[in-house]
Amino acid sequence: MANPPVPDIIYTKVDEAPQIASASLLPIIRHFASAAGVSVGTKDISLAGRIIAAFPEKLTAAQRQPDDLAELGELVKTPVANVIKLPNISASVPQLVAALKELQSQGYDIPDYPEDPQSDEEKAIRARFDAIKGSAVNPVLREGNSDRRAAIAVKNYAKANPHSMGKWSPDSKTCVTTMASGDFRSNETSATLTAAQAGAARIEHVAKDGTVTVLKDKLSYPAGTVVDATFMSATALETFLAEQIEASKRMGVLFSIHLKATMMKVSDPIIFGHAVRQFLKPVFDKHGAALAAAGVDPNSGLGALMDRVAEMPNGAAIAKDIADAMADRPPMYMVNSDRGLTNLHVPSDVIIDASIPALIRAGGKGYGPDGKAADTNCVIPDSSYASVYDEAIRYFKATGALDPSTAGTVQNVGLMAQKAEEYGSHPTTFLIPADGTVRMVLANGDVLHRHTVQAGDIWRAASTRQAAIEDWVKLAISRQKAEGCQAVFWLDETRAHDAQLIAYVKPMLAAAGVADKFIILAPREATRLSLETIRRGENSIAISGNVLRDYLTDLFPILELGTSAKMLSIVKLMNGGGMFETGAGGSAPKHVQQLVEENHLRWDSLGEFCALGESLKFLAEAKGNPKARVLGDAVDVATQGVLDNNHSPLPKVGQTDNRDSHFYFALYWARALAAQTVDADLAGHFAPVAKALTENEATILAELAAGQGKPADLGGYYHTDDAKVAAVMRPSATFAKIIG
Ligand SMILES: NC(=O)C1=CN([C@@H]2O[C@H](COP(=O)(O)OP(=O)(O)OC[C@H]3O[C@@H](n4cnc5c(N)ncnc54)[C@H](OP(=O)(O)O)[C@@H]3O)[C@@H](O)[C@H]2O)C=CC1
Ligand SMILES: O=C(O)CCC(=O)C(=O)O
Ligand SMILES: [Mg+2]
Repeated sequence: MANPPVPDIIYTKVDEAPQIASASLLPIIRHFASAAGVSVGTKDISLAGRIIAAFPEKLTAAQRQPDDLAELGELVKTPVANVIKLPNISASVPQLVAALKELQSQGYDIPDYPEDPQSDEEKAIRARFDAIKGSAVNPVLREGNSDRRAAIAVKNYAKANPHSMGKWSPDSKTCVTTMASGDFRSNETSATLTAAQAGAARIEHVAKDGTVTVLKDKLSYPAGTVVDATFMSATALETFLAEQIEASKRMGVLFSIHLKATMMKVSDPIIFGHAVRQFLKPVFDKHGAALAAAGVDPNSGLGALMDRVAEMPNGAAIAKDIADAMADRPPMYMVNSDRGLTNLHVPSDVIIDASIPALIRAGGKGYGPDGKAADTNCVIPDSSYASVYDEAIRYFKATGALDPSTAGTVQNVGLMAQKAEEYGSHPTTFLIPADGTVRMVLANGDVLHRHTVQAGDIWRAASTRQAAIEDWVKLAISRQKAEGCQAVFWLDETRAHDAQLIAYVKPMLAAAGVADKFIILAPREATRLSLETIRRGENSIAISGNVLRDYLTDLFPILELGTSAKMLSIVKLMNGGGMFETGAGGSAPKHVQQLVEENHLRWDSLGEFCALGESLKFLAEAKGNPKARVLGDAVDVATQGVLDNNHSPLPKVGQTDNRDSHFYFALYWARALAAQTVDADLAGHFAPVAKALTENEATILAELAAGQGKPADLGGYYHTDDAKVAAVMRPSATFAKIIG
């Protein structure tokens, strides 16, 4: 049987707030798109969906699901790809286990997560779960480099309606602390593979007695790939963390640690576990063996630890020792002080790209256990990128907060294609089992990298392909040409990896005759220059690697626009397709909590609106469908209408919420289509829709508001009940009738 045709646009099914918002928005999109003959399909890349797809054996036929992520991973390598990608959960172990338990409670016969796999069968199950863990979706789909910026309408709106910014005081004690040695930055080595070195590679551990263990075989790198290797010394990390816990107490500031335990799914949970152990050192010194025997894994956080302790026979005594140890430590930066959730409870609750910008927006304040804002020591163990936040904090302390009503903008061109750099490194990251050396050996016998390591160190290799680098430089050249503004490569010539990239960048810029249009600066200097530039109301393009792409596309939008939800995020796929990410933020777990408690969804779909407009215009070009362009242009008018008329969601129950904003989006979209003169058919089709929506505005808003203030039942958290979610998100019969 022939494969069914690929829908014109694929809209992803995800998790948490964006997925709940889709229950309201997607029917609107489908209704409008169908008038232009545009089909919109979905692919399920949610955490629950991925778990179901990975364990079909004992499921009923009705429960089984195909592996949509794998299909989508193939599609993005083809020119027909046109994907609207919403943010999905990159699961930490506690999230993965919670999603699994929910599925089991719904009657899905899926095995438990083996925390400490022993038998071959358990190891095989664990391997399947490990593939679902962490950032398992984005690296698969991102077959192109990243262009993230604020649309002009969005930036102008933010200037006219500046969000509130916390005040900075010159004597703020808030600071960034990072390791001076022994970290990934300090130990990095990097090389670009010659033709003779291309091909297979393997990573080996050589123990002190000469025993060789292959850590990873069958790697394969084409010529021109930049391959890095480095390690984090466990001893240096422990010493550093112990010092910072003491220093925070001495300085009278909150202790906080900022990692990316989701995307750096092998290294960062281990670093997080070290922080848990150091913070509770007296407890681990006294009860370490008992805790280990009870299956406590500090990498899963204090929350999971406390749950285990509660089940232990001497749990009460250990819990008291934990409370005593905490009382003797500096106060901790809290995720939720009302619920007693600390920075160390769950590894995925504090994610550096979102956490530090929010703290900077607040004038350098975090929330302490007493629920009060306080100065904070922001501990970022690896020093590769800590200088960006350190410089930003120093700059704001000296000069005061940024004024969003006059600030310019920093756009980003990010190198991320083909699992570029650290964010593609999890299959080649290892917790070192014993003292010795780790080496990367190439097919021609060359030892490309070699490090002397100790048991407990975290060793990793990352690679960046020539085709991805060249595509990124070309994207930077075309974006600079389009904007005509300052453009800075955030590369540090003294860092091993960056030096290899600079060797690509400089000749390409020279060959294109545009070397004078670009500056190359190390992250600290680039941060300072970019902040000074936007303070003057001017613009800059940050051309960065993958990690800084992630960090900067939250940092600058959060300062300039108040949120990264409103970003335009385009991934021009290297084989000709398009992927349009919705905003630069995540899935906002606390928004779901609020919806469940009081039926108010504060999720802002502006990122979805922006992505939809781009996707339709891309479709018009790719498939020669002029109606899709009319639809896409009208999306831009509608998005502007939602902004200009202040119909974006607000935080409190009773205020405008996500559903209301979708109504106005549909209203303005229909009006723009009815008013345009390019396509008479579409104008004729949407004139009655616009009229009906206009006439029924008051009725629809009343129907949307009817259930607010009361709890909402979604039938699950990770695996919700579609009918229940639809009932919550589409409560207006009048609206539903008009848009079909
Ligand atoms: N592209 C992707 O797939 C991404 C996925 N993630 C995943 O998202 C989850 C949460 O990550 P986290 O680091 O907490 O970051 P989030 O961006 O989800 O949340 C941080 C805060 O940003 C604000 N926010 C983000 N998006 C929106 C939006 N559309 N509308 C309104 N407010 C928004 C909310 O703040 P407030 O309401 O207080 O203003 C929210 O509490 C994790 O599972 C992570 O793995 C994270 C980043 C990207
Ligand atoms: O894939 C992830 O875990 C998060 C991605 C992210 O934060 C980003 O791309 O901005
Ligand atoms: Mg991010």
